[in-house]
Amino acid sequence: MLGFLKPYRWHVLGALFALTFTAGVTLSMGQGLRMMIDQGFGEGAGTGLDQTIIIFMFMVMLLSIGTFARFYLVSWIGERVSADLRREVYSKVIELHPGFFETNLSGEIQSRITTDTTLLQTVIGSSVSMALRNVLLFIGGIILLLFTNPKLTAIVLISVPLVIMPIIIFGRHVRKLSRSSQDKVAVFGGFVGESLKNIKIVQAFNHQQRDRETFSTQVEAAFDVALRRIKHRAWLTSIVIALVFGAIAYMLWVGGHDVIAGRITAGELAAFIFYALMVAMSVGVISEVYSDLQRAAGATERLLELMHADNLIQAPAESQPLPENIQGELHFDEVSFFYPSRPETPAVDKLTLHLAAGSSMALVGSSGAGKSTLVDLILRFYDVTEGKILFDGIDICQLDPKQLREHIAIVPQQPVLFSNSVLENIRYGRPDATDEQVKAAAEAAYADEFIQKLPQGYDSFVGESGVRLSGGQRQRIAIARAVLKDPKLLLLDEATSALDAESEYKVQQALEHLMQDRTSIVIAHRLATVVNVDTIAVLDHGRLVDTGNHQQLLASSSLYARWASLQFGDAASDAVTIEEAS
Ligand SMILES: Nc1ncnc2c1ncn2[C@@H]1O[C@H](COP(=O)(O)OP(=O)(O)OP(=O)(O)O)[C@@H](O)[C@H]1O
Repeated sequence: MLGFLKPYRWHVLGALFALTFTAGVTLSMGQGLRMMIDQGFGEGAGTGLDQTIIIFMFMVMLLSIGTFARFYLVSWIGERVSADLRREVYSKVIELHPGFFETNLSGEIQSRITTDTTLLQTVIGSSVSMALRNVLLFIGGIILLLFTNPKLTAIVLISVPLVIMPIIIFGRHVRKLSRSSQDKVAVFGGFVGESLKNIKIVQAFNHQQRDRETFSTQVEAAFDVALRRIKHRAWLTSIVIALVFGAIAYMLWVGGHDVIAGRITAGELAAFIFYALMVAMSVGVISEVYSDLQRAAGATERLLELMHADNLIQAPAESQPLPENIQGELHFDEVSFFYPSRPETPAVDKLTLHLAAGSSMALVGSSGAGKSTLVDLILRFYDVTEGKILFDGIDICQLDPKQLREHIAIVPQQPVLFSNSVLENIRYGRPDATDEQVKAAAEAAYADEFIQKLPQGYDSFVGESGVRLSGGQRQRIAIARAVLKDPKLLLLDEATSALDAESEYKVQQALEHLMQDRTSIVIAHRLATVVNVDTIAVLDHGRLVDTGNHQQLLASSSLYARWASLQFGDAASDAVTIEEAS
């Protein structure tokens, strides 16, 4: 984590100075105490006491100023570093290949970014400074003890290793348990996220009780691990306290006899006890903080794991620039693809397809045929296992994915809206677009009319994932977003959910408008689409079975004919009749 402190080296130096300064003042207070007892009380006159109290008050003032600086600087560093860390982890995670999130739950990652960084914040912002301060007090205390009374110091020095040993032994366990406890918290964090996001399904299936039970098991598992950690820590603290105060009692006994025998003054014994207590307390604090530091080490490991996760989709070292004037031609050359979790079955199998610039193609095929996979491959969410996908003649693996995606827009089956206004949701397609451009896009997507009727028009808030809009409205916003992006290549996954006739008509019109003059691939679920595109590609088990237009395929492909009649029912044969008649 030191790398994160580097930019703030002046703050760190300032904090270290304040820390050393306050530790020094605290240590010198023991001498003040000795003066006060031996001179202030010993002489019997008030002047000695007055002077020592004035000096004492001056030291208290220095201590309070130093403490202000120390607390401020150290907390500042803690907050700053955790903010930087959060930013860094998020910006790393958001670039990771989508496959990563199939094995790592998003809720779990969320928890790492929030709870683990908060833990680090408290550790950097207080525990580290407490540890450093107490290490200084410990070392300074021992030195001053030696000065005050070497014989008694021997007792302290013998007890120190006795105290440090359990700290190290228990600390190791605490670290392991802490990591496991944070892991468990992350697991139920992920579960809460998933069930709240899908609250309607949870309630519709009356799943609350079951979810409650699952959640309860996860929470209890986290509690069990936390309990084991607490037990270790409780043992640690009580052993340390017993050892420390045992040693002090022994010292008081030996020192008390020395005072009675007149070998040392009462002030010396008081100063000695003051330092001994300081040493003891510093060991106590270090032992507490040590397990905090161990917990932080666990959190750091988890965060570093995220930061070092391999991004499987990367720009090549020397990515090829796309030409200025992109046409939008797409070619699949013997493409095969296996999902990493299913290495035996190809999701796409030796597929060769060509889409001329500006043409449109519908992908049809039964469920699981590989249509969505093909769309993901074009967007480079996954890299092909074999073969090549060429965009304007360039292998997309040779391109920076950002550059490639700049020319592609996608309208997914379930439109994705973010909790923001309608305006900003459309502007997602091109963040630098003006309000007028956004409105023009909404008009082209036949969305302007309904948006105007919303309570705050374009500024209306759509709710989380757009819950305040209907399915058809969400789709038109997603289309407007793609219109605004004005891509060379359009990827469309038509919605399967039935819209009412009017919405369906409007969405269809918006789509046709959007597809004009650009290369488009549509995962088709509607007859109107397959009839309107230039080519239809029939897929089955990841293979290309046939291509052609609607009538050609009805005649040539039994699979297509069966699929069309299942999908469109009578409408398909009607369409054929209409077209045959014409
Ligand atoms: N992330 C994944 N990991 C492993 N296998 C996957 C993954 N996504 C899809 N598959 C598998 O790949 C095959 C193709 O899936 P794909 O989603 O591309 O089909 P599809 O034609 O789009 O189907 P649908 O019309 O039902 O959406 C299926 O057998 C599916 O189970």
